[in-house]
Amino acid sequence: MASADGLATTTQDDEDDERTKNAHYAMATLGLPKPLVTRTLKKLSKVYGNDLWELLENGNYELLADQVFENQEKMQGRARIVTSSASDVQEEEGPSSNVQSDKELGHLESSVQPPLLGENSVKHPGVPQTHGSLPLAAIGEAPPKQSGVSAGKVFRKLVASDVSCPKKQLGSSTTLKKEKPVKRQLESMVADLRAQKEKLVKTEHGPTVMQPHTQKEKLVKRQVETVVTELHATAEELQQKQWDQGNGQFLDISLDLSRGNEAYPIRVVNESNSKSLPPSFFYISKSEVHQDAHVNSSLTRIGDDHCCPSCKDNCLTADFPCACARETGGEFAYTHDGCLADRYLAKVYKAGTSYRKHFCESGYHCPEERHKNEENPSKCKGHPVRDFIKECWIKCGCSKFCGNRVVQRGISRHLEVFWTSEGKGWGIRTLEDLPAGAFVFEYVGEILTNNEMYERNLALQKKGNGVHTYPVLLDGDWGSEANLKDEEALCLDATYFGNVARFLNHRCHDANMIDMPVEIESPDHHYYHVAFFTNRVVKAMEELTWDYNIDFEDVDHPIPAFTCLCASQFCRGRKPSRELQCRSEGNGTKRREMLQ
Ligand SMILES: C[S@@+](CC[C@H](N)C(=O)[O-])C[C@H]1O[C@@H](n2cnc3c(N)ncnc32)[C@H](O)[C@@H]1O
Repeated sequence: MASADGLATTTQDDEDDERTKNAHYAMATLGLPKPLVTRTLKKLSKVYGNDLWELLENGNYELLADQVFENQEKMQGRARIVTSSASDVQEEEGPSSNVQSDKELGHLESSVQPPLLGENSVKHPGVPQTHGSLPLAAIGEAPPKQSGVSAGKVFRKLVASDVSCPKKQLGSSTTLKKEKPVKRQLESMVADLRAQKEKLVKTEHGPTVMQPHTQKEKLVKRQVETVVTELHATAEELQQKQWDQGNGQFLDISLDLSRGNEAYPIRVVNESNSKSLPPSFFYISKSEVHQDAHVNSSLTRIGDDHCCPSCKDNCLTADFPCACARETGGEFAYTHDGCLADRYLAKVYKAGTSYRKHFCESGYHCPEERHKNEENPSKCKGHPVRDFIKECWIKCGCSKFCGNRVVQRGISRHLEVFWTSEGKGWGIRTLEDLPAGAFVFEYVGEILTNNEMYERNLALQKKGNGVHTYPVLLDGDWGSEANLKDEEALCLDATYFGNVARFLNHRCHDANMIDMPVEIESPDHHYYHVAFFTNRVVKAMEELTWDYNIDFEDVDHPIPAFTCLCASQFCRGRKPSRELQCRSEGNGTKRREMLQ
């Protein structure tokens, strides 16, 4: 059968026709024009006659590629014979060349590496570990990079093995079996690539596969580019497919801790220890009730005095402050550029760690004390009296972009979770300069009753596996009600379900973040949002920190405080007292309990 390109004179049967197609395919992957390939094949067939196919196929079409390149150069009037090496190619093309290096291939490997579930979760000394048994869990560790493999080596290997049958060996998306699970498809692609690289290293020390010269290096370069482009496209396609199937587990968490839950991806980086991975947890962007907590946000509870139905667009630009500003003394808490107003910053800063405290009448009435010892509760240790911000909400007439809706719009800053060099475990840093008063994130977690939290802590302590919780008390308004029922005395725990805020580290006194209680849909203040704002300008790459207000000398607390590594000149907890280190029982109260 004659081929469509007129090579019928040199190919007499179906086998030759198939061979012609293969040759065209191999050259097409190098971006070589079909007419030129046809012409070159004709010329070669005149020279080599019946031996042509054997020569071409045994040499992975190198001969053909050489000739086509040569013809191409001749046609362009700049034929030349060069005998440079792979590195020369890069030199020749300059540093901006888009030659795919081994490093890039390494990156590709890690970017398509599927997350390993469970087994790779690593424990960090001195950091609460709560997640070993969680199902969603662990974040995949990037595979170890193969050292000592230069770009040139990769090129040579690929030419040696791939040109002859590119589609098959490149793991192209079109050749991947549809019924194979997505994760396995990617795994086998990565395995293919690794095998190719390993073979390359061996080849490098064996007989020379090809003579290095510029045309070949160009050929290899294009080949590598094709591989990388195909793999990228396939990885994206597969990730999208997996996502569409509703299984977010597959997303590479190191590229986005939030798994698409936030407006911007939150990268996880570890510059000092490649083996450490963030602890596993379910990423949620809104707090959820665990079980017993009573969060009343029913529409009927929101009276007219708690919303602004007649407002339009932006309440901050209205002639008079609406009902939603009443809670903040008739003035909105936010500025026109979405930051916390100076007066709040000043107030919170001045209060520092010493808020005016409300003391429950007796131990029994203190939600924190009564479940510790129902028979004989200890005296209330006091709860801070906090000012609340009230945002516009569902029953307000303003738009979603009203200036009095800041926290409810979620994270709008570029953030990164990173491994701290001081030994504090993972921390959060901003990737952009932040002005003073900028809203960064809220503390999101499970909403638990204090009793549930106590039971959870107790159960974990009994297990004795060093697992700790991440609770924050919602006691900012405990002073206004004499007898809080258990289901109304709440806290947030980000141990199993949480957002990026669970990586916020402590800094004594001069931390750059402050927390504000924000009321969005629950006017009774049993539940509220704990929103974090910067208290000064924070430069890009600075770690975000919060003064947990830990009493490092609290000898009554059941769990000793960590040795503080905040490096602040005002550090209160550099050395925990011996008593604290040795004690294993007792009780105590802190405004915020980031338990250690
Ligand atoms: C809410 S977590 C913060 C995220 C944590 N670094 C991690 O890797 O998951 C609180 C824990 O971080 C560690 N930590 C936070 N601030 C610290 C500090 N200033 N010095 C030492 N450890 C700190 C303590 O282990 C503490 O129990």
